[in-house]
Amino acid sequence: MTDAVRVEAPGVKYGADYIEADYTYQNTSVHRDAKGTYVATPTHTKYTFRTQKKVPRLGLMLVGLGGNNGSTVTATILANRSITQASTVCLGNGPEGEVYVPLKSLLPMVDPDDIVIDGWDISSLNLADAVERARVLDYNLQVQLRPYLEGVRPRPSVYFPEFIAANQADRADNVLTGSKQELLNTIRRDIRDFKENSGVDKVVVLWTANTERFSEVIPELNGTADNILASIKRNEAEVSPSTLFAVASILEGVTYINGSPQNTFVPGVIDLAHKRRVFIAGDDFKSGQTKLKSVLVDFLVSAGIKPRSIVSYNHLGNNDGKNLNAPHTFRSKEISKSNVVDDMVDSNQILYPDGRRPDHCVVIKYVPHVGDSKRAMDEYSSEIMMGGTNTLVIHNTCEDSLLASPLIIDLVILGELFERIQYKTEAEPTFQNFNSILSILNYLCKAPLVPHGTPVVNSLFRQRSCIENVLRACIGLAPLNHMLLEHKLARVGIDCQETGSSKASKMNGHLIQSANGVSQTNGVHETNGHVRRPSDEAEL
Ligand SMILES: NC(=O)c1ccc[n+]([C@@H]2O[C@H](COP(=O)([O-])OP(=O)(O)OC[C@H]3O[C@@H](n4cnc5c(N)ncnc54)[C@H](O)[C@@H]3O)[C@@H](O)[C@H]2O)c1
Ligand SMILES: O=P([O-])([O-])O[C@@H]1[C@@H](O)[C@H](O)[C@@H](O)[C@H](O)[C@@H]1O
Repeated sequence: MTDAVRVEAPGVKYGADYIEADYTYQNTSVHRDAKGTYVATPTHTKYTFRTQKKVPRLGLMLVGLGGNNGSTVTATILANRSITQASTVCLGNGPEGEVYVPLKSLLPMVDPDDIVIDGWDISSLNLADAVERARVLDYNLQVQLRPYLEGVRPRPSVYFPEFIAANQADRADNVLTGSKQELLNTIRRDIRDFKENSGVDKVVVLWTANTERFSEVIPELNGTADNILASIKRNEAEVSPSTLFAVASILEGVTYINGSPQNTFVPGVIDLAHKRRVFIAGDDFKSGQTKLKSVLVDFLVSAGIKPRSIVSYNHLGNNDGKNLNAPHTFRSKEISKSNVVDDMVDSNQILYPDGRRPDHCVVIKYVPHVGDSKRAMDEYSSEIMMGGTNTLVIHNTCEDSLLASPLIIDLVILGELFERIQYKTEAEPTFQNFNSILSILNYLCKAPLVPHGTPVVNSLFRQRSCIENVLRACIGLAPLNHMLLEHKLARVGIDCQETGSSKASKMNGHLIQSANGVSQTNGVHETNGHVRRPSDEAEL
């Protein structure tokens, strides 16, 4: 098969097994001198990135397989509107202007069509019935998919009722019994069993089960890898089902992604992931209201407009909404939905000199009638020039699971890709993996998990550029800077070509004006950058 993208550069090698790329990371180091002046120094670090080319056959184990997300992503794995499948990136400039290519063509990635799905659920419903219960997909599609889905049954799962809402008890008919150590061993066996019997090369585990309440963080209980493993052995009540799944995955060397807001990754789990060099990522899919918030607040604050209050209300009628009806599970969601504006607000001390953040209120209500159709209403009230007020009111309606399912696909495909990428700086003799906390996936998460001491970035565009630019670095391409300097400078003669009889000039694919201010090609005239058709001439 021909590569969709191939970089021709001395520092980039396409070998039989690896793509290797030399890359200079340019950054700016800032300190404040004795007089209080910020002194900025450009820094340059030379890296080599190495990406394994062989794309594995990938298995995905979903915790919460029979839920609305689990059943929807299983049913729609072919139809995909996700950043890896449906978005493009600007590769560079060609003779006709900017060249956009699918994001998935930059490096070899798993094709979602080839992902084999398995998983666990406390509800025993087969996937055809689960899709019907979810009422997300069109009825005719449900009927067509039934023969493929009715044979898929979730594996029995871990159920500790105190971690989710009491109203979930009536669906818990597929549960494992035993001590926490026995449950951990069962999950580990399930992962191995799936790998052996499905023929996949690699497995990723992703939690899309109910939102749990937060676990208490107590150093002796879950503060270190040894403590969490010992707590499981002692059958401590405060070890949650999701923590058991994360520990099992890490012990099996399998990437674990948390799509819900709870603190599955207590310090001991993070420590274990670091020690075993296994990837973890989370928390909570950034699907609807919060995604828009991480665009809007970025826009407002960076435009010098000061949001004073953000009031976010949403209602939904699916099982997720039912589970969030309990105060302790709602609290987990409230926390992950609330912190999303903090970094953007903190970045502007002109607007927020005293560090007082906007009033931020998050409400979620369960309204069974609307099913999976999540309704979100937001009011952003901001202070503008001369003390004026700008109020934005947004109403956003969408099927919850059709927002989350593409995020699941992206999390899994990018998570797997980063297992195949290694890097080293010129000072290091050997290649190493990325940090166990795979913060590059933060674009897809409401409450980004980052390594200790790392700044948290919530702004959606910055998060997306991070993914794009890291993928570009892996093939030795400079980051996209959006400067378009070549179109902004005065010395246009450089690189210009005459286009024959029309005497129009081109610079990097864009027409520029000839001496009389008018350029022409293919019967289309351009004046001062605006296109005019010949038919417009009569009006002039
Ligand atoms: N849909 C979205 O846009 C979105 C966005 C962010 C986060 N989320 C989170 O994704 C999760 C799933 O959402 P959903 O709409 O599919 O919910 P859902 O309630 O339809 O599905 C969750 C499934 O998990 C199962 N379950 C509960 N505890 C389990 C356990 N211990 N082990 C295995 N299975 C278990 C339930 O039986 C259910 O089938 C929720 O936590 C939700 O908060 C969803
Ligand atoms: O992504 P988003 O729309 O901000 O957040 C959503 C919540 O508002 C919703 O109530 C919940 O059920 C979803 O799981 C999701 O977390």
